Amino acid sequence: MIIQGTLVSSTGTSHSQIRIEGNQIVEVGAQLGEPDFTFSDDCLIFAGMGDIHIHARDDIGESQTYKEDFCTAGAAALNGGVVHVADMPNNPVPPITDESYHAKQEHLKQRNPPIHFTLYAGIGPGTSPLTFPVPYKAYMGPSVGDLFFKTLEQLDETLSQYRGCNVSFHCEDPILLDEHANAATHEERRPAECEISATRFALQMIEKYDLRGKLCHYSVGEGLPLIREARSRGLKVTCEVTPHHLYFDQSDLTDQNRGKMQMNPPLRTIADRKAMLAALREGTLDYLATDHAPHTLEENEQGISGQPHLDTYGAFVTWLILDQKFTPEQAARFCSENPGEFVNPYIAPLKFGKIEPGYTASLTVLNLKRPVTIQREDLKTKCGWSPFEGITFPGSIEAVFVEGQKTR
Ligand SMILES: O=C1C[C@@H](C(=O)O)NC(=O)N1
Repeated sequence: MIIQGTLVSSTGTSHSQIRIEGNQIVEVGAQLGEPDFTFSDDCLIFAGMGDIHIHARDDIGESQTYKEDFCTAGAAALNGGVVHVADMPNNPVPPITDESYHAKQEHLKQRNPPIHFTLYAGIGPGTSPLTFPVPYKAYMGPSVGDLFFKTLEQLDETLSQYRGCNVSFHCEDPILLDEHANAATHEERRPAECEISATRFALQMIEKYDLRGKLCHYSVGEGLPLIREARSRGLKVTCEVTPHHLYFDQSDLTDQNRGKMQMNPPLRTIADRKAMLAALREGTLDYLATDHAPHTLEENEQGISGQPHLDTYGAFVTWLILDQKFTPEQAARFCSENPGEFVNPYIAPLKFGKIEPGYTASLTVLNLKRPVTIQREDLKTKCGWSPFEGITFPGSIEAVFVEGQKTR
């Protein structure tokens, strides 16, 4: 199969052709032959985009599959132009041992979703590493689910087992969260200082135990200098940012939308939101990762935290490019290349992130001239709603190729 159009990588854009054999890219060049698919100049072809922070709500207990499951999350991902995802471990039956991880993996295989899922293993009080390489997730304080630490000392003790591992951190300090527990609003109960304090601690842990660290859903401007400073000292630390922390802030909150707009960490100030956009542009933030966290609307109204975002991933990227003036090359870095680099050590023979020979033939094609208004009936997530309903993004998904097959 030969595909022709404007190819985007983090280093540049070129009008070229891609030759695909089976599920692999075998050649990229100016004139390889008669194309099977040609995309117009309105379109940009990216290596398949990856969302490395999602909650598919599926485990062997199946007690939360009324919200989502591996297949509906996979369908929502494809709808949003996402060709691979990494699923978080805060399930009712959390994957924290070889046995429970294998059980979740087997359950995933039975479901057979339309795209590749990488599974995180959870770190909880007293757990120890699995006997095979996986990415890990540590919830520093309570969020959604039971997988969290009551004190940071307890986390330190547990992490001493995980020397050299790949650990992602949910940065909210449990003691400070406790101190604010009686404040009036969700944002005041989980203020910026919780995230900043937790960032300091996570960076200490990354240094102390030589971790490959990742800070999840980063949301506070004041924490960014800490991350830059740690990197300048050679610490291995990368950072995610969500669509909601880039698009919404506390000025968007009303009495009517508080349920839909509740997540952990919460929406921050306008200044924080602008700092996140700037940091994503200059590269302190490494991944656009949605924290796709489906709950029913009723559950959100009752005070549970999380927003669904997979269906709207690609359309949101066109907002970054066209309205926020990100370059397509920057988008290739944080939507395709860095997410690919994060999962590639765990998913051989698949290899995501670049349009180069030897990589998996998954592609996300965005149309920058065809706007889309987000409507409930177009969503594939089982929870059935989006915080972007009614919002028009300036571009949309033109096509998605998954492992050598055109899927839409
Ligand atoms: O950390 C998290 C977890 C997530 C969920 O619903 O699982 N929802 C959130 O808002 N933040």
